[in-house]
Amino acid sequence: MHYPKTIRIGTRDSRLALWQANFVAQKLNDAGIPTILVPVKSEGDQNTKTPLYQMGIQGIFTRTLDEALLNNKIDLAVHSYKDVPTDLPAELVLAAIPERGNFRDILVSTKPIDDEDWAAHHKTIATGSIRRIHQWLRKYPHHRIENLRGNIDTRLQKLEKNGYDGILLSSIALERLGISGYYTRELDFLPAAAQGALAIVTRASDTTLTDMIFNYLNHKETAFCTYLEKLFLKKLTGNCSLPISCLAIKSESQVTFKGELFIPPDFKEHIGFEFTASADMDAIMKVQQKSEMLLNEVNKYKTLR
Ligand SMILES: NCc1[nH]cc(CCC(=O)O)c1CC(=O)O
Repeated sequence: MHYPKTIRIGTRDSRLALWQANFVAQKLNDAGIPTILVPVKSEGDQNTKTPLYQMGIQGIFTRTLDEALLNNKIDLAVHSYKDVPTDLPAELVLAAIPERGNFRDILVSTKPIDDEDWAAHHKTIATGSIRRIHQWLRKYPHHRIENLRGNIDTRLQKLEKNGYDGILLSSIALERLGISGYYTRELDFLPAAAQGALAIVTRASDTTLTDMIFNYLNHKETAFCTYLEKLFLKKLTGNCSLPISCLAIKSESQVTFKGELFIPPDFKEHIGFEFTASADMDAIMKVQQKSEMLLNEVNKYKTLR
């Protein structure tokens, strides 16, 4: 396949976003396709105080890049798939979902982590994610949670400066940035939909590029698993202001799916489901049916209170 010009890759300007954009650029360059990076600032990078789940708008990290695509300033955008809203503008498409990396959450501390100490004593943990807050409090109800925003480097600086006992991050972010020198513990939390995966967005009209990106970068299993996860999220409101977690894993013969949410308004109780399916279509139908049942359950709770 041939594309007539150098591909302009749009990215946010955080170190993690640049790593991800460079990863995609490298794959294309290796295939003999020339690229240039175009970094932009997103709204999500400009307001770094308000907890994300209170900002109330979707696509805070992706909208500036959507506009750059629509205005023909860039040819493709590289995002953390987790940050991409379940519905894209009609003129844009998900061209490829590359192979997923580590999807786990991780506890990061400046001090050695002693499980017994953490279980028995008061600790202060910082995170900006409502999903991580409630999963953490389920495990450690006596801990105190502080709000944490900013890119990964900023968050690590705040860990040291504010003297938190720990902060909660995405494992893959530390891995990609090669950050070491902290005490860490990988958590068995159910992750956010599409955590650890990238999404490459192009203009739907740019069919040559869209096909080329799909051929070079799409990973079939990741694309399917994250499709199920985003479908689950969409069925349950489609936004990240609720503590919703899920994970799909595909082997040669089957898909397993786990989904869960904490029930508003106090998020003390949680409900969810888990299933295994041997056919893709079956897995899609099960996510649809079971999410609808879950939504009915949540609404019952609402009317009881
Ligand atoms: N919401 C911020 C965000 N979006 C994507 C990542 C990291 C990459 C990923 O989890 O896929 C992060 C940081 C974090 O969750 O700590």
